[in-house]
Amino acid sequence: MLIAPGIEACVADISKRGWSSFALSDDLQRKVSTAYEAAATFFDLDEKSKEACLLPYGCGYTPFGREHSGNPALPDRVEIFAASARTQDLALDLPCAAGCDLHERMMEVFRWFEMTAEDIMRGVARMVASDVPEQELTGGLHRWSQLQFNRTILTEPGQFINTAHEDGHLLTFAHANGRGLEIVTGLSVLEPDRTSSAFTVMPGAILSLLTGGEIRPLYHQVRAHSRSEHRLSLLFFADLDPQLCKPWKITPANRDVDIASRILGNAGRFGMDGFPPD
Ligand SMILES: O=C(O)CCC(=O)C(=O)O
Ligand SMILES: [Fe+2]
Repeated sequence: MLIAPGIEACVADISKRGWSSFALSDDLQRKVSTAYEAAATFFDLDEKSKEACLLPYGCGYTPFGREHSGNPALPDRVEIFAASARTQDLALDLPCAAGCDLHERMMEVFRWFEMTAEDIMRGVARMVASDVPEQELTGGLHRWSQLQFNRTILTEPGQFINTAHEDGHLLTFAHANGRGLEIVTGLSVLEPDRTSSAFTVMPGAILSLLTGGEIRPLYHQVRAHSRSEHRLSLLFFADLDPQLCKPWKITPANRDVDIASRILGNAGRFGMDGFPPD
């Protein structure tokens, strides 16, 4: 199986320092910018119009106050709009044109994020074991991944938008229109370089469990930098079909863990609805 340029370096990076970054092609960057414009238009609507754009499985609009990074008393200071393959048709019937348009723009980049995540997943699988049945993984992220815009609720610079957490997924791709994301490793906190043409690649608990703990879940947090301008971020949360979650390498870290049920229960840990089993 051919590996896209950059994937191998990304896998090596994840293995060595725990995270990586990945460049967007010019064409993708244009599509991502269009999705950002659609998101800005949507989030500027009045609350009633936005709340008419709810979709199942935590997709569509989620107002501030629901999602949290671990403590329900400290909700993430964001409002959210999420898109997925499962809600693509349902989104056509959303009662507000800006919501329909936003879901559609997001799905235009979804497939590329999905294929890139699949390539990275295969690369990691190959790194930890020589006998992973890679063909079985093909398409395994499609119905279990989602693309999400977060827009900040304005707050004082330095305040947490998201407190420290790991996402509990297989991989997260994080892109944003401004500073804020911080990686937390041990006692140190660092800001990954941020450009409009690259996103940060962050492994989560599912990748860690599949690799027998060889890859560690990456803790991260987000802090406000402006009290007057909303920060928008675009997150691709990749998960694998629970039926395909057989560990690539068995160690004490995963020997007694039911990985499939972790995937099914993950959204609930953050106060959200997730995808039901197929
Ligand atoms: O906004 C970001 O850059 C990251 C947000 C995040 O960590 C999350 O939604 O899980
Ligand atoms: Fe996160």
